[in-house]
Amino acid sequence: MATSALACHDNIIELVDISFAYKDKKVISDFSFKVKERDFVGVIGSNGAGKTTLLRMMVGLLSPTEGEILLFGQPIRRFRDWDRIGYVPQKNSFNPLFPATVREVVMSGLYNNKLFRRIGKADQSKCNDALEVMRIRDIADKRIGELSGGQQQRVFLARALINKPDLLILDEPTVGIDAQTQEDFFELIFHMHAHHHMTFLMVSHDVEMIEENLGDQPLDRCGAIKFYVKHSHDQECVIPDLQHSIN
Ligand SMILES: Nc1ncnc2c1ncn2[C@@H]1O[C@H](COP(=O)(O)OP(=O)(O)OP(=O)(O)O)[C@@H](O)[C@H]1O
Repeated sequence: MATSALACHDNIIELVDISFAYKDKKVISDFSFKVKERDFVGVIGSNGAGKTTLLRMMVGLLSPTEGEILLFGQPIRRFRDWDRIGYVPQKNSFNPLFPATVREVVMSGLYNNKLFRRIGKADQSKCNDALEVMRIRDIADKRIGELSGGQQQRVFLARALINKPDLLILDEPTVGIDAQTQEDFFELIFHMHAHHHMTFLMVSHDVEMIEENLGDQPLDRCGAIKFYVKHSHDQECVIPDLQHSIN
């Protein structure tokens, strides 16, 4: 588990002089930023500031009009190791007729990009762990399409967490989720950041929560978007499961 200080300063995301425009509408102008291993980056900004656009570029769904993006040191167009990155977009919703159950959707996080994978006992246990953390174990056998928006969002978060990706990118992850589950979720991810070598980038409108956890001064700005960053070196906790942090 020991990670050298040097290794934990490896760049996970590098934005190099990037700009982005939707047709004539320029949204991001000549912006450079680095996310290092074991950073927690909180992204705050008013509606329409360009936060989602930035995230979509970071996961390869949009290409910058100018500049370059590197993931884990590789130019994004050559990057193939998508299992290392979890991304929960802002608004997910399933077609009500989609036939998979909650458990199946969460489990599918384990075989991203793989057509077939044998499901073993360890996988079941990881799944139960993720379901428990997001408080959806009692609805594990329901069809995803028949759940409320808030319940579906918890399923997406459980799906992203099951794999314990090196980098988790979250776009307003707790919209529509009740206060208790929100609190547990933030406690969980800040714990994972402090003790489990994970790197986070999270868009939120909850300035108070961001400042309380990441400090009250942004490290950088891109137009109206502010970036709050906290780095973690703590290596004490080696318990591998997800649940212990909220108990
Ligand atoms: N597909 C699109 N085509 C044209 N303009 C777009 C498109 N998507 C977003 N925009 C515009 O780009 C700007 C940035 O949008 P973006 O969704 O990135 O903002 P945001 O900071 O995530 O906002 P919010 O807090 O409301 O989610 C907005 O003015 C938006 O209207």
